[in-house]
Amino acid sequence: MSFDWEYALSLLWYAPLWEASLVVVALSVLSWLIATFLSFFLALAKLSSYPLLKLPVSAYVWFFRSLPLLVLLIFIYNLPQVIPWTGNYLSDPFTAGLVALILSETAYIAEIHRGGLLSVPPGQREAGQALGISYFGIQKLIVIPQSIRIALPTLANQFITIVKLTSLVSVISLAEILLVGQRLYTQNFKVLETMLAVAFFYVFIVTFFDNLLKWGERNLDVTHRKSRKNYTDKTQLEKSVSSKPDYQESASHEADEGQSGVVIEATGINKSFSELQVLKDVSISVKKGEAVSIIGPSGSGKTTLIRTLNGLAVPDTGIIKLDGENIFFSHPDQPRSRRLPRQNEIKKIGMVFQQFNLFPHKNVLQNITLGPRYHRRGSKAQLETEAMGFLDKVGMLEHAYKYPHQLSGGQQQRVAIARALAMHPKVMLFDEPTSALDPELVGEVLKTIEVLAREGMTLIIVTHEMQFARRISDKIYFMDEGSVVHSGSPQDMFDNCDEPRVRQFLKEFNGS
Ligand SMILES: Nc1ncnc2c1ncn2[C@@H]1O[C@H](COP(=O)(O)OP(=O)(O)OP(=O)(O)O)[C@@H](O)[C@H]1O
Repeated sequence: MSFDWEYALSLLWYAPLWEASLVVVALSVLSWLIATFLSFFLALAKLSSYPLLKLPVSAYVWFFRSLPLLVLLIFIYNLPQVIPWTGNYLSDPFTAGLVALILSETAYIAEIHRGGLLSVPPGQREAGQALGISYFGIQKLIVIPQSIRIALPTLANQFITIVKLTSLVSVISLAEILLVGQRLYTQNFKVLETMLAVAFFYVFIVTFFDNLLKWGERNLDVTHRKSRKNYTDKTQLEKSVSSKPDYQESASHEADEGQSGVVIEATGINKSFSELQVLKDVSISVKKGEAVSIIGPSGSGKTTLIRTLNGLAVPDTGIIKLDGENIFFSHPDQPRSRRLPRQNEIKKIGMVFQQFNLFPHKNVLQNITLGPRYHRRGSKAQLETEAMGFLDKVGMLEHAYKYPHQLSGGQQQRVAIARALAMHPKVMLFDEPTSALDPELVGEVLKTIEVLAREGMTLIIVTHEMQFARRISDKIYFMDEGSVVHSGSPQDMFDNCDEPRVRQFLKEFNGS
């Protein structure tokens, strides 16, 4: 018996096979989209620290990944035998197939999402928190777009797996490609010719969607993206800056700082990581317009201290006040007294991180407007114009439409400063803002901070740049082993302090 090419080719125009292809596409696309959406919640729950969320989801993923799809399909299709009302839906093979595929694929794709979510650096979430964005806002605006980009190649692969899995739905009599083929060869016995045509339809569908998903992947990859607007003409850009923004607007409008003009104050802060006590009864206080530096040896608790001020690290005990109002308190003798800073309070405290933590999937302008837009501080156009003003201020106006990967470290840090300023904070926290920079880039960032200090912005800076601290600070705190060992004016710290640990530190610093 010879191979009947003519018959095989004629099947490429056979209408029932094209109709069955549409069924396969609809079933695959719907189950992939719905499972991709639902599995995000499962992945988030699985990463949660709450056992009530984590355990049921882990059990779901374990169960449905263990169950063969064929068994699940037959089970779902026959469910109306024991739960009659489900017959309204599940007696339709398409719906039964869709439900089975969604149940099974949600379990698989949840694990893909979990991998994607874990790949987003923690600094991204912290940058969102520092902008006063809620947990769900951070997921939606910052984490999920990045994790989708990371997970997309694996998600695309899973889509192709689903296309092929739909052939199993023939077992419950859905007229998909394989079943149409089977019906044909049981009549004419031309098994190989029919299967060749069946294979063609699957390969055609997979190839089409594979290319579509690759195109989507390329589009989501900002490293392949050019700046949307490529302004090279500085005057054109300057036109988009209406007026210099007043980044201290909120601070200057409020006369409700503590009686002594103190903007932020931390008292009796204690913090331990497991057995290690990192902060020991630390107190600091910063007045409006002051620039305060925190210096000290590595590991002395400087970073942990400023992270407690905006809630990125939660103290075990202590009180933190912003404008005289408690934003955090936890009394050692009253275990139930704890109150954590709220988003409304956190957004009044700007933060610049050592690693910049710009959002890589947003361009410079979008990085700056993300916080203000989330908090609905104005229309998109207003906020963009204002953002241009901040970019002008930090000397980054020409880079407004670039993505973070297109900038040097120093430029990224200046954008991070503009992003914090755009929230009109009452105080700006800088966590070693130049430590991650190449030496030749340190100067441009220090200069930007110095300008802010001169203009009267209230600043707290953790730094290892001693000359800089001396030049710009109104007050310097020296920390060692979790305690503030000495505080005073720069002259007091650098020239007059007798505290042996300070002297030793400065001596080592000058010697290095
Ligand atoms: N999340 C954490 N879990 C456990 N230990 C931590 C954590 N964060 C900080 N530590 C520890 O707390 C101590 C103080 O760290 P911190 O980063 O506050 O010091 P630092 O003075 O800022 O140091 P450096 O100047 O090197 O940045 C260190 O011993 C550090 O290992």
